[in-house]
Amino acid sequence: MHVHVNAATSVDGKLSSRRREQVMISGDDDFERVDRIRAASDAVLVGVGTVLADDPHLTLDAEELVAERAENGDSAHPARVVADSRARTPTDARILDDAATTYLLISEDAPEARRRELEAAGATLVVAGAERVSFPAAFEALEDVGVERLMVEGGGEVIFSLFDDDLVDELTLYVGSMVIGGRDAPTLADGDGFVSDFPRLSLRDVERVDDGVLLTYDC
Ligand SMILES: NC(=O)c1ccc[n+]([C@@H]2O[C@H](COP(=O)([O-])OP(=O)(O)OC[C@H]3O[C@@H](n4cnc5c(N)ncnc54)[C@H](O)[C@@H]3O)[C@@H](O)[C@H]2O)c1
Ligand SMILES: Nc1nc(=O)c(N)c(NC[C@H](O)[C@H](O)[C@H](O)COP(=O)(O)O)[nH]1
Repeated sequence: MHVHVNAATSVDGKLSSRRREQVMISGDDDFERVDRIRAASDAVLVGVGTVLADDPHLTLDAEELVAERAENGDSAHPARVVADSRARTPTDARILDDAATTYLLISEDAPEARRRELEAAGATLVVAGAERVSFPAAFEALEDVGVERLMVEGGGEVIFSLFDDDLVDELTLYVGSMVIGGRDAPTLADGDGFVSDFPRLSLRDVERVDDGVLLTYDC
């Protein structure tokens, strides 16, 4: 499986503010670029922290991209995937509407009642990991249902875990020309952080987009 992480940060590396509310870092051109990566993916993954903070829809905005997928025999939108160890996704979350298939990656510890509620709300559950979602196991299960190109849109906890598990193939990072600040604001890679064996990336491309910079890395 090819795993492509895409995110937008401020110049000081923050994904959003200390309030953890969505901050528009990208401009129109960058959001169009994000839409094109989604269109070229079989599935788009976020963590439940992002679902709770942003309530994203994770579908395609541009009708021509939907039409292109149809021409290729693909579903209108990529599948949506949420890493949600304890099945905390709200049943009225936008990712649970019927615009696309939605997989919830949960752990063995996820409460039975929540599992039933989320299945009734339309989610397909994938159990991987004892207390926390195991990405290596979950990604094998996703491959079994045909996910070969996975886009990851955050947030910082999930992105750190994926680097920690050595599962990231490609990173596109839009750095918007703004400062967010705050020691408690989420960054590109949170989690416990590395103290040695830091993942080293290979810079493939640098491009000016909107009023910021797009960095592309092979990982
Ligand atoms: N600027 C951007 O590109 C961008 C993108 C996405 C999110 N955000 C922002 O990031 C914040 C949310 O990020 P976050 O880091 O709080 O949450 P997150 O989206 O990374 O979700 C973290 C949660 O995922 C679950 N999870 C399950 N298995 C896991 C595993 N193996 N490793 C890590 N987490 C696992 C856990 O419940 C954990 O709390 C919000 O403020 C949102 O606005 C910004
Ligand atoms: N590329 C990018 N630039 C940003 O400035 C920003 N705030 C996000 N944030 C990612 C997060 O997951 C958003 O919630 C979804 O990008 C919204 O997705 P929808 O439009 O609801 O499909 N992503």
